[in-house]
Amino acid sequence: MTAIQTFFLQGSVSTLLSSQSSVTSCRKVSLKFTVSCCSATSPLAVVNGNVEKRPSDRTEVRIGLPSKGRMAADSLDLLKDCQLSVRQVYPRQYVAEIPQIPNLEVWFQRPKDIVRKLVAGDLDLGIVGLDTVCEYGQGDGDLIIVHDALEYGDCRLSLAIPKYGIFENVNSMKELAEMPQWTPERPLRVATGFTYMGPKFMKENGLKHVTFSTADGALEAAPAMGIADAIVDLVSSGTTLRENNLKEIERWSHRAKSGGPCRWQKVPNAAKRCT
Ligand SMILES: Nc1ncnc2c1ncn2[C@@H]1O[C@H](COP(=O)(O)OP(=O)(O)OP(=O)(O)O)[C@@H](O)[C@H]1O
Ligand SMILES: O=P(O)(O)OC[C@H]1O[C@H](OP(=O)(O)OP(=O)(O)O)[C@H](O)[C@@H]1O
Repeated sequence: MTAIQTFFLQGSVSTLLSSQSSVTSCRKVSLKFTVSCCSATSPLAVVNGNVEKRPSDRTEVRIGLPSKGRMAADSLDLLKDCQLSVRQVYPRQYVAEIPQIPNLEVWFQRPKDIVRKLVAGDLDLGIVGLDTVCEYGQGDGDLIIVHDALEYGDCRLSLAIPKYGIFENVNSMKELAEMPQWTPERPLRVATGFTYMGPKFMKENGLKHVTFSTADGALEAAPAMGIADAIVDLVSSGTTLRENNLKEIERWSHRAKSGGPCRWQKVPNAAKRCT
């Protein structure tokens, strides 16, 4: 039996589920609930950071919801709009149920762990941002986007550089790549939390001499601190870039199709719409 691996996600947002059974309509989302099959692969063994998929005899279907962060409340609201109330006995309890769907377990997890657990087979469905799917799913063919537009959590991934100094007249990735400053001895230094997608995008765009550093947050500080020349990070309103004297020179946004894998593609003319 094919694994279900699904989830909800964002971009303009997220979603899930597959196969048969009852269908509930809400907002613009149609959710199909399946209790008929679950992942053929499962429990997780982590070896040197890699996930090993092993068969499981689990019979319940598990859905992962964000335990905290931007998508947590909206995800619960979405389900509520679909008359699906998540029943959690204690606020810090990580397992819950949706009484209307027997045999479904709700597990609250950090978004990146939802994707890891989908890949490992420890979850069957989930709701996360598309950026999280791409970054932590890393092209895993078993991850299927069931619904790609739940209409919350909208954001894009951007390459940003300082507005000042040697970057003052640089307004595109091409111009950045052509700067004579970057050499094997003095590469372009990019700070990003997207250690999979960041290097992938830079390589795809012909940037040759690049090194990457990472941090858990507040990446927009890196250029002014002298730690990096550029950043690759999520942008929503653009306020954080603006307030840290940075400009977007490249944007990527998701192009997901329900039933397919996640894809990100360049948004043309980013500089014209810079903050
Ligand atoms: N301005 C934004 N910055 C970051 N994420 C955003 C933004 N707007 C929407 N999102 C979406 O919200 C998702 C959840 O982000 P959030 O920072 O709440 O949780 P997280 O992934 O656990 O992050 P962290 O590990 O940094 O705490 C992101 O993956 C992204 O899809
Ligand atoms: O375009 P904006 O609306 O300003 O949003 C973008 C900022 O929001 C996120 O950071 P977050 O608030 O999660 O803080 P962090 O950097 O500490 O993770 C993201 O990493 C950007 O820094």
